[in-house]
Amino acid sequence: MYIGRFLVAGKTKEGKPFVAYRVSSRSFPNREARKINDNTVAIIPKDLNEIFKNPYITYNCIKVVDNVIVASNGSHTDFIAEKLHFGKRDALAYVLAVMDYEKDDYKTPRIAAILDENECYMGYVAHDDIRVKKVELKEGKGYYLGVYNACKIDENQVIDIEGETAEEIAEYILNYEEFEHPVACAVAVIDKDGIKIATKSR
Ligand SMILES: NC(=O)c1ncn([C@@H]2O[C@H](COP(=O)(O)O)[C@@H](O)[C@H]2O)c1NC=O
Repeated sequence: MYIGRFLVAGKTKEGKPFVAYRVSSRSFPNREARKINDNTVAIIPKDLNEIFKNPYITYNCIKVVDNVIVASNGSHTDFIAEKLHFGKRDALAYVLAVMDYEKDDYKTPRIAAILDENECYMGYVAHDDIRVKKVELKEGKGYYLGVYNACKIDENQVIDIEGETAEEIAEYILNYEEFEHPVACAVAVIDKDGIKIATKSR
């Protein structure tokens, strides 16, 4: 099944909250997830000329602000991170409503998640729908939210989670076979001594 880009918000079996973002792509597979600094991961084409072909393929996908993680499939990551003082629900609702779905041939939805050690919200804006929801994370499980055929937040979109470190989770999600065309994955996990980030690319 092809679900395009997707987020997974969950907990490891030992109870560490995490969010993962995976780029799956038919059209722009030559990209990588690159750690820019301790707080930011970007999705970048390997050939920088590709940046000019499509406005939606280059962006920060993870941003950490103090003890809060923001993850998304586009440039809205930065705007949500700037609006965290609104609260998680309203930062998602405001930015998703203002930025709207992507104006490409597929009307690609914008998806996003905000996570800290206490709570997690997920949200999306599609051409025919908009939603923000608090999700209760469970040990060893992750909610996935994808742009195509999986743009929902509910108990039917839950996968088992393997791995305890950011590296292990990134490896697991990147190689998650059911979801086709893997390209790159970025993970932020809340460990006892802080937030850890890892990236894996094909
Ligand atoms: N975020 C991304 O990395 C990203 N990659 C591709 N898109 C958009 O989705 C369209 C379809 O891409 P694909 O065929 O790779 O699923 C692209 O033309 C582009 O407008 C993206 N936009 C949203 O997911």
